[in-house]
Amino acid sequence: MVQAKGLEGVIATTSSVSSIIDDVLTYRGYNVDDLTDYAQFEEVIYLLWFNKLPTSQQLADFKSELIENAYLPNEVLDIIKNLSKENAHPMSILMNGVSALAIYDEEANQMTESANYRKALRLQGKLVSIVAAYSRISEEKEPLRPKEDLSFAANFLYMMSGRIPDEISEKAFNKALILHADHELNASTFTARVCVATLSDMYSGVTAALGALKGPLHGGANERVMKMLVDIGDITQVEHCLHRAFENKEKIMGFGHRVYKTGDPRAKHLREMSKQLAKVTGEEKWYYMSLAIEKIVTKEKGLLPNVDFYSASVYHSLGIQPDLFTPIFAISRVSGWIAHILEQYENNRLIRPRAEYVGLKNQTYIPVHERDESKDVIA
Ligand SMILES: CC(=O)SCCNC(=O)CCNC(=O)[C@H](O)C(C)(C)COP(=O)(O)OP(=O)(O)OC[C@H]1O[C@@H](n2cnc3c(N)ncnc32)[C@H](O)[C@@H]1OP(=O)(O)O
Ligand SMILES: O=C([O-])CC(=O)C(=O)O
Repeated sequence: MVQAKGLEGVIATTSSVSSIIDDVLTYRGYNVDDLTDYAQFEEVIYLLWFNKLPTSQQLADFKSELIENAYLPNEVLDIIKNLSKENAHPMSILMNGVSALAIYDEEANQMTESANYRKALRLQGKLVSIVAAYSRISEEKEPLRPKEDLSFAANFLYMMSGRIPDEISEKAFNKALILHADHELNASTFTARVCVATLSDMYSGVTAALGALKGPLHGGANERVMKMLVDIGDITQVEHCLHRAFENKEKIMGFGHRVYKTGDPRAKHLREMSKQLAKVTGEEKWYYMSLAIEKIVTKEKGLLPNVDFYSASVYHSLGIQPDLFTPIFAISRVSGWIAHILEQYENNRLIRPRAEYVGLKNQTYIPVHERDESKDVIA
């Protein structure tokens, strides 16, 4: 049996959703650099789900469908309100919210192509409403409904803050959403595929994926990058704090990647956005601290920033609180999870690898009343 720790280098499936070849990321064959520079996030969702870019009419219809599907059942809003009082992390609230959505969806367990498409729209529309509702409730404000004339990016910023965003913020957030939409067989996408390969439903696949995304080695890193910046506090402290972290063999959040060897192509877009937004807000400290951190970590550890590193200062400049950084990753990545879930259903086989057993062998069972408590029976 071949064993690869962390499944490094293992090809677990074929896929035509996205690719990373020679450190170039494409969605359905389109370079992510072009999509980021020119597309709207809604076009990218459409591309991921239908394997083609929409016409103007298809895009207009698709945008309307997403907004129509964004409302939350009152029961789910009540769950968000109650859990917010418990000081739960918003990723946990999002997981609860998505599981609850399944309970109030009559089609949750229907597996036809048309039912799956309707569920895809509901999930894409409602995840954003759950995250925005949490944000409002945590500030003791009423949740807001999306506006029909706003883009997906503008609607989230509006539903969070109650203000229609300016053009620069909307554009930056749109780019961030595109950059996070899909990424081949990353841990959360693989989790979604493993889940639905049992022929479980789309809500279960997305809930499972959210659990994987939450971890700090994956999507949870962006929140920790902001914590690191705040803990360091000032550019004069960067060198000292990093050397202390290196000595303690701590991982520097937002650096390193399993697949990219010459750097994550998404990081340059986020670095540039971080710079531009810092100029607009006048709060340039986090951008310059991030640059200083990148310089030292790259020079001394040979590690390059990944998508999570500059997302932190970008989201901060957009007025987003740090505990929402990973949920925001999810409102974009759900588009990729859905594309992969649909692809898995199309050509399904149960995903069930093997483990190489390294535990004890030939143990003799001793009935509980005969075990001597003074002996270490676990050995
Ligand atoms: C959207 C995303 O999921 S992007 C990734 C987000 N996660 C992070 O930013 C967390 C920090 N980064 C990491 O933990 C890793 O680089 C990962 C999880 C992204 C990739 O992990 P792997 O491919 O398994 O690499 P692994 O963790 O084995 O690291 C290899 C070596 O580089 C070191 N290394 C890797 N990343 C870092 C880091 N960020 N800081 C310090 N050292 C690091 C490891 O300590 C290890 O060193 P060793 O061989 O001396 O033990
Ligand atoms: O691909 C990975 O391992 C992690 C990543 O960058 C992502 O999910 O965007």
